[in-house]
Amino acid sequence: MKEYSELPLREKNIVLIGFMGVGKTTIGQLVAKKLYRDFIDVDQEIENRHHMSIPAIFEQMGEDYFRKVERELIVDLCTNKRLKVISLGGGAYLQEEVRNACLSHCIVFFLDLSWDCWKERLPLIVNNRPVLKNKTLEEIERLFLQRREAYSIHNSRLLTNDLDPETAANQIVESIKWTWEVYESNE
Ligand SMILES: Nc1ncnc2c1ncn2[C@@H]1O[C@H](COP(=O)(O)OP(=O)(O)O)[C@@H](O)[C@H]1O
Ligand SMILES: O=C(O)C1=C[C@@H](OP(=O)(O)O)[C@@H](O)[C@H](O)C1
Ligand SMILES: [Mg+2]
Repeated sequence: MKEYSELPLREKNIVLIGFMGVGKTTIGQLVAKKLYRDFIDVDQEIENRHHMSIPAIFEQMGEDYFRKVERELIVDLCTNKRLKVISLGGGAYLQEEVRNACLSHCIVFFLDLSWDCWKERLPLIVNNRPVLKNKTLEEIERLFLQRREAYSIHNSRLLTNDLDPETAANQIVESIKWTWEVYESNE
């Protein structure tokens, strides 16, 4: 059987990474629609399987449990699925096993946003992101900057400051189609 790591570029899953609230879920869904692909949001998948919300899983089962489930699900999706658009949760990519699986089998797209733009999003997400609970703005900024280091290992990046979700998704699709053409024009 053909190994998925040998998949043609056009068949590889597209994985969106980036900090909480940058728009991975919203934009991933649009990218999938535009490319006629299935969309998988890892957090939504975990919620569906547990019949529980992410905050409830954190509260009742603990973050370590969540990270294990998240890691196993992503490694499975990256290794055994193709032609999907997959949005990760913001903390998933900090796990080395997750990074390796994504980078070996998929096209990894980093959704970037400046801290100043991100701050405006905080009220929209603060109530259902347990990692942000009880943190000061300074602590969140430190986390935002720390995590950029992990996200810096990617195949492609889009700075989404001032881009609405539709425009951001169009730019991602354009960039991916361009990559397909350039790198696989002889296939
Ligand atoms: N490009 C964008 N411009 C403005 N608001 C956005 C954009 N992308 C997402 N949002 C909003 O930000 C919030 C977080 O988006 P979400 O897709 O859940 O991010 P993530 O999955 O990265 O945590 C939502 O309320 C969403 O409507
Ligand atoms: O960054 C994180 O540690 C988390 C991000 C969330 O996903 P989004 O990035 O989609 O908000 C979700 O997985 C969970 O609340 C933990
Ligand atoms: Mg999300």
